[in-house]
Amino acid sequence: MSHPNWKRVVIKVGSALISPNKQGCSSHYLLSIAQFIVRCRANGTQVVLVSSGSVAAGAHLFPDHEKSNIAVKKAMAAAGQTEMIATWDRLFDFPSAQMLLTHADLRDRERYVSIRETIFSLLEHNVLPIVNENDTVTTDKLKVGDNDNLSAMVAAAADADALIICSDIDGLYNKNPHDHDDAELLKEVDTIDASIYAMAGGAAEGGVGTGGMRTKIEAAEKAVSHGIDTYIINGFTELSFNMLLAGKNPGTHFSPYDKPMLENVHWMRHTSNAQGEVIVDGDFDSSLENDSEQLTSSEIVDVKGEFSVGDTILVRKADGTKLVKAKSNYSSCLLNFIANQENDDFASEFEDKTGPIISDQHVANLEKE
Ligand SMILES: Nc1ncnc2c1ncn2[C@@H]1O[C@H](COP(=O)(O)OP(=O)(O)O)[C@@H](O)[C@H]1O
Ligand SMILES: N[C@@H](CCC(=O)OP(=O)(O)O)C(=O)O
Repeated sequence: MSHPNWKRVVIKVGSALISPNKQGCSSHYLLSIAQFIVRCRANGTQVVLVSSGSVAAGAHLFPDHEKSNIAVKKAMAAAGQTEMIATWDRLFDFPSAQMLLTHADLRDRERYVSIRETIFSLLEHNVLPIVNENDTVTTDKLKVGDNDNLSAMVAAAADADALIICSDIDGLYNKNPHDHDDAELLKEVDTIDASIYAMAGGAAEGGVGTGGMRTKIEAAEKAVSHGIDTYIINGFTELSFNMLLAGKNPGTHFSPYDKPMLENVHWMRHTSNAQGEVIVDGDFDSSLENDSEQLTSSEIVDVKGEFSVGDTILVRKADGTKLVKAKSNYSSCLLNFIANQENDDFASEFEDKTGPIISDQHVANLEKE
C-alpha cells in the first residue's frame, strides 16, 4: 500500500525520545521523526507536532534534591522548552512555531476557536506548529496534565485525520511488558471499554514519562470519537515511520467511530470541563433526549459549585448518574435563587423571559455514565 491519504496529522512525541538521559535534548531519536514529518509534508499531509520533553530537557540545570519541588519543576520546563524548540527547529528547513497551551485555554470556547484559527493559519502558510502544555503557568485546576490527552484535544481542534503517539514502547500490550514477560501486543483496538483501560498501567517509576498507557487510551478515546485514526507506536525505531508511510500499522491502531461526534458536542464532551453541577429529579432524563431546552428550574433539586453564564455544567441525577454536559445560560447564583422559589409561577415566568437554562447548541449526552 502507498502512503496513507491523510490531509492532516498530529504527531505526539514523548519525553524519552527528546531527552533520553535527562541531559538536555538529544537529536538521536528525533532525526527519524523529523524525516517522517518532512516526508508527510512532501506527500501533501499537513503536520502538527505535540512535543513533550521540556521538563526532562531542563532537568540537568537544577540540583537533584530540588527536582520534586513544584516551582523548580516549572523552572525546568521553562528552561527545557527553549532547548527543545531549538532542537526541533534545527532539524527542519522550513519554519516552526511554538504554541504553549493550558486546559484553561482549551476549555474556554472562545480561546479554543482562537487556537483552531492559529493552527489553520500556520498550516496554510507551511509553518509547523509545535505544541506543548504551558507548564510554567499551570496549576492543578488549569492543566491538562499530560501530553497524550493534550495531543488528542489538539487533533480534534485541528480536525486531523490521524493522531500518532510516538512512545518508548511498541504499543498497547494486554499488560505492562516491563512487569510481565508474557505480555502480548494488541495490534487493533475497535472498541475502547473498561477491559482496555484495565490493561493500561501508568508510567515507569523514575522514568521521564507522564501518565503511561492510561493517558494514551484516554487520548485514543477522545480522538476516535472525533473520527481520528489513532496509533501508538515505538518512536525509537525508524521502521515504525517507514511502515506508517507504507500504509502499515507498526504498533497499536485504534479505529475511529463510523459516526464521529459533532465538533461542538465533542468539545463539550472531551475538552471542556464542568465548573459546577446541577442535580435534577429522575423525570428530566427522558425529556432531555427529545429536547434539551426542557430543563426547568422545577426539576432542579440542587446546584453545586460556582459557575458563571457560559460555563460548562454537569447535569446529573441525585443517585450520581451523569446525564449531560452543557453550557449554562444562568449563573449558579441565579439558578440557586430561582430553583429555591416556593412559587413555581415566578420561576417559569422568569425562564420565559430569560430563556432556557442550558443552551441547546452545546449539549453532550453522557449516555448515563
Ligand atoms: N499495558 C501496557 N502496555 C504498554 N506499556 C505500558 C502498559 N502499561 C503501562 N505501560 C507503561 O507506559 C509506558 C509509556 O508511557 P510513558 O512512560 O508515559 O511514555 P511517553 O513519554 O511516551 O508518554 C511504557 O514504557 C510502560 O512502562
Ligand atoms: N509538558 C511536559 C510533558 C508531560 C508529558 O505528558 O510527558 P510524556 O508522557 O513524556 O508525553 C513536558 O514538556 O515536559
